[in-house]
Amino acid sequence: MSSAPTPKPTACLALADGTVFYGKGFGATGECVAELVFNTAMTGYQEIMTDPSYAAQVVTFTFPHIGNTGITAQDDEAADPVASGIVVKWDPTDPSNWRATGDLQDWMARRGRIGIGGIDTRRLTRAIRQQGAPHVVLAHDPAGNFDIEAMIARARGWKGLVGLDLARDVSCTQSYRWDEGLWAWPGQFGTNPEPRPFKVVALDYGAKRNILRSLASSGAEVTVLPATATAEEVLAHAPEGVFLSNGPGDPAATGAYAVPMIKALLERDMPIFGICLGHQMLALALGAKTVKMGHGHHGANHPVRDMETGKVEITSMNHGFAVDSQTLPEGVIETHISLFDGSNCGLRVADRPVFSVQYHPEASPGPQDSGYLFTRFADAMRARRGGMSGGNRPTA
Ligand SMILES: NC(=O)CC[C@H](N)C(=O)O
Repeated sequence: MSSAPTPKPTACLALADGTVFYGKGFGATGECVAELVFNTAMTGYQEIMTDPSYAAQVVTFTFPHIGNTGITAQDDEAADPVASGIVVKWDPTDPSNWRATGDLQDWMARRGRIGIGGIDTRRLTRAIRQQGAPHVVLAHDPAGNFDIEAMIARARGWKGLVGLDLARDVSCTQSYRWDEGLWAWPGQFGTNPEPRPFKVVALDYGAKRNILRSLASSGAEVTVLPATATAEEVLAHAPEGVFLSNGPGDPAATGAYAVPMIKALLERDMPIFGICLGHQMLALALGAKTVKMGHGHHGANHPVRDMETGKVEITSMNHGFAVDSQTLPEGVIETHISLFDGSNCGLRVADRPVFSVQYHPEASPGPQDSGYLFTRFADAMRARRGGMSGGNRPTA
C-alpha cells in the first residue's frame, strides 16, 4: 500500500537566526525582506494589511482563520495593501460574507503581496516574543525552489527599521480635501453644533482612512498635506487645528522634515493632535526621545489607562517604537500608559491644546472606546473660537 506523497512546500519563511518555516504559498509569487510582527486581532485582516504603518513588515496573525470574510473595498485603509506579506495558520478558505466582493488570495496576487499558510503561528509568535521582531525573508514559488542559505543571508544583511524613514514614501504627493465621514458608526460624535466646520490640516505620514473619516465626522473640513509640507505650507491653509497621522518606519528618521515642521507649529498657540507616528514625532519635537521596542504592540485588545481619569480603554495598537516617558520634558504630561508593559501611550502639553496618543482611536479594526479623542480635538478648536484656552482637558 502506498501513501500519497507529501506536497512540496510552495512558500517558506526564513528568519535571520536560521529558523525556517515551510508552508503553502498564496497571493503573489516572489520574495520580500521585512521585519516580522505578530498581530492578535481576531478581525480586520484587510484593514491591518492596508494600514500604511505596516510598510516593510510581514504580519503573522495569531487568529487562525484569516481570509474567511473575503475582501471589500470598503475595508481598505489605503489604496493598496502595504504590509509586505502575511503568515497564517490555516490556508485561506473561500469567503463566506455578504460584504465580500473578492477573495484574499486573488487580491494579494493582484497587489503583489505574498502569503504563507499552514504555519505553526503559535510557535512563531513565541519566537517573536522571545527574540524581538526578527528580520525575515518570505518567499513564494509554485515550483517550490528555494535557496535557503541565500534567504537567511538576505534576512541577516537587512538593516531593519531602526533609522529607516518610510513616512514620506507612503505619503500622498499632492494635497487634497477629505470630506467623507464615518460610515461604520456615523453617530459616534453626535451632531456638530458649529455653524461652520473646523479647518484642519492633516499631515499624511501614511494616514489611515478611518482617521480622516473620524476627523470629518467630528466636525472638521480636512485638508491633507504631504509628509514633507513645511510649517509655512501648513499655515497657508489657515488651519484651526493640525493633525499628525500614523505612519511606518522610525520616528527619529523624520528629523529632516516632520520634526522641525512640528517644532515650528509649537511656536504657535494652535490645537495639535497626533496619533501613533504623529504622537512619537510630536514627542521628539517637544524634546523627548523614542526607542525601538522588542516585539511592539499589534492588536485590537490592548488595555490602556487614562492617567487623568483612571479609566481603562481597550485599544487598537500597531507600533514597534515608543516614546521613552523618562525623557518627557517639564511641562509635558504623560496622559496614558499601556497596562501590558507600562510603556507610554499618550501625552499632552500642560495648559495647551496639544496632545497625542500612541494607539488608534479610529479603530479599524478594533474597539471604539477611544473615539472621545476626536471630540477632544474638536472641543479644543471650539474653545479657540470662543477665545478660551485649555481645550484638551478631559471631557468625560
Ligand atoms: N501605527 C504607527 O503609526 C506606527 C508608528 C511607528 N512606525 C512604529 O512602529 O512605532
